[in-house]
Amino acid sequence: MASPLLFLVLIVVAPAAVLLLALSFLVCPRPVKIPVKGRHVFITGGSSGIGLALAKRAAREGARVSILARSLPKLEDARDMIRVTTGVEVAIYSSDVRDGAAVQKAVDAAGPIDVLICSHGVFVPQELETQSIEDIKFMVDVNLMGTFHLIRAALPGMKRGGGPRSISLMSSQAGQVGIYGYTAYSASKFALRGLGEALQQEVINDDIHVSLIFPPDTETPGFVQESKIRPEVTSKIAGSSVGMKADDVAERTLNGIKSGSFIVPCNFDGLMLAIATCGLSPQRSYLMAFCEVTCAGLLRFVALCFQWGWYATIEKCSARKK
Ligand SMILES: NC(=O)C1=CN([C@@H]2O[C@H](COP(=O)(O)OP(=O)(O)OC[C@H]3O[C@@H](n4cnc5c(N)ncnc54)[C@H](OP(=O)(O)O)[C@@H]3O)[C@@H](O)[C@H]2O)C=CC1
Ligand SMILES: CCCCCCCCCCCCCCCC(=O)[C@@H](N)CO
Repeated sequence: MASPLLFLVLIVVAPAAVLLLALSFLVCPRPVKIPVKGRHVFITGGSSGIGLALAKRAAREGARVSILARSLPKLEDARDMIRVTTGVEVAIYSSDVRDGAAVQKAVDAAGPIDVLICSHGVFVPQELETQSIEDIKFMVDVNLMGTFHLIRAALPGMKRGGGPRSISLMSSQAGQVGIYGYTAYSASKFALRGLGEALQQEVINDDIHVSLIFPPDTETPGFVQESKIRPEVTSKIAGSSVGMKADDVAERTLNGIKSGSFIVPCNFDGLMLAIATCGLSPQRSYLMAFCEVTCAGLLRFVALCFQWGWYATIEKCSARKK
């Protein structure tokens, strides 16, 4: 009779090995390393929160850093802080991403970009029924249209560049799962997923690599403001994922960009969420592809457990309001 070990090898190890081998050929686009040192990193939203943490980290790693945002005083403060903490002089560009012409002017002035990080963003959490159409348009115009303006302005120069380049879009875990109070915000962040998947197919032959970053609640000035107005249900559901510091998100973001990852989760909850929502996004890592293939079913069960808890919370909070 075959020994139990042999039986185990036959039904578990062998199929796993065959799957891993197949995936090492299947994953595409192929793995890539994107250097940051000595290259031009252009970060929108670089005067605050995650964008500022990214600018500091990229400066420390020897990149030439440009940061774009609306408020010039905040940009100047950010430049001074980066100079003091890293000794690096970053370039600042005051522009509203909703203004395509102004964005084009800033990008032309900054010169060709090797790593574009779209970290600008606004978030006004509120139930759709009571939210003004102006606030809805505000989030879509800044988070989505602003990103289109940046990519269109940067792409021609990036295509003329040398070596692997990156376009990174700061999404959110609310861009992987719709959350109560985030109808417009989630819509604007889900849209970045479709933009990124389509764009990656259009620019892969130019050695340009797209990354989507999915942070949880992150301690930033924007989050402090948001927390004052966020519905209780939104905070409870968002609290399902462990919050992070901006610098830790920046570290995961930069590591994800340098490894050319298309989906960049920032914490363990985000890793589970990324596998549960991987859909038809590109996967360059055959180990991650192995996890996606083998854990999809289990993580769908985990996701349903989260959903069960969230709807129980929604019911409890609405009962309390009555
Ligand atoms: N904080 C969090 O919990 C999370 C944040 N994110 C995402 O991370 C990104 C950064 O968020 P966070 O650091 O918290 O935000 P902050 O509010 O701290 O910073 C936002 C940055 O974007 C800039 N910005 C805002 N609107 C515009 C605009 N119209 N044109 C140009 N720049 C603009 C701001 O500068 P200025 O106002 O001067 O223009 C600022 O530099 C956003 O995309 C957000 O959706 C994702 C998940 C979690
Ligand atoms: C297999 C399933 C696992 C699921 C675990 C993770 C659950 C995620 C909950 C959603 C978190 C939403 C954070 C929004 C952060 C943000 O963008 C705002 N602070 C605005 O900036």
